Amino acid sequence: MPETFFVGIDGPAGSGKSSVSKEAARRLGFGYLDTGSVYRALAWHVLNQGGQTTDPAAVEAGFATFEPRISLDPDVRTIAVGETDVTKAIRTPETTAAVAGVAKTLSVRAKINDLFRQIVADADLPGVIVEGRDITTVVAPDAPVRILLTAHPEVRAARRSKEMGAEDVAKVAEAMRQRDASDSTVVDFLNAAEGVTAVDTTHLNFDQSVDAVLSVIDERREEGRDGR
Ligand SMILES: Nc1ncnc2c1ncn2[C@@H]1O[C@H](COP(=O)(O)OP(=O)(O)O)[C@@H](O)[C@H]1O
Ligand SMILES: Nc1ccn([C@@H]2O[C@H](COP(=O)(O)OP(=O)(O)O)[C@@H](O)[C@H]2O)c(=O)n1
Repeated sequence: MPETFFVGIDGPAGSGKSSVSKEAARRLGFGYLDTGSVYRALAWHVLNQGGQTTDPAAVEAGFATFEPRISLDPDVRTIAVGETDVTKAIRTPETTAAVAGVAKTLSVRAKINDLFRQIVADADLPGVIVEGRDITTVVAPDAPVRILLTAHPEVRAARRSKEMGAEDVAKVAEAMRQRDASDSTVVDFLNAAEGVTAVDTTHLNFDQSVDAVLSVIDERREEGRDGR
């Protein structure tokens, strides 16, 4: 089986990571791995076992029995833990609030990252777009395509508010700022590491953002074919 072409996409909340990655994967016939949903599923699992994600021992214990099953099809966004479909449960405010605890448990991050690498290696697909906070730096620093999607914080908050149907943009912006601040204590997803291509979507609409990502991927695939 030829090696799966790995596209890593990083960036802060609301930069367009999941929607842009999904559409780019669709157009390329690639798989799409939303790593955030796996973090969320583990948070759900820890809570379901009666633990608190602020307790690293509970997160470790949760990971020991964690059996996520995630679809790589960009049009089928389901995730299960064991036999339980948690697609909806991972988006509740309770689970969302608990994810930070999982994200900060470094011993478990390393194991989750191995899991992501394994999922891509086992995928019977020409390529997979893997999206999440530290993909281009920690999970796949050698991936043939690494992209940092960014956008101005106000633009990110406005997009997220629109998506949620929330009227109070300031409140959404504050929640986002807090999550960015919490996440950035663990990973730097605001600055492009060496070899990572930054795509700023502040002044791009959705289609233009997808096109920008696809042209970076095309360029790297050409370089790969030419052996550059
Ligand atoms: N370039 C863009 N212009 C306008 N809206 C966008 C753009 N990129 C993404 N969006 C919209 O912004 C919202 C947040 O995007 P999302 O992909 O969920 O971000 P992330 O995964 O980085 O948190 C979605 O509703 C998405 O459709
Ligand atoms: N690769 C990843 C993906 C998510 N996460 C954590 O999981 C949380 C939820 O991820 P998500 O992708 O669903 O977040 P949003 O799309 O809501 O921004 C993030 O806020 C991070 O704390 C992470 O630490 N590393």
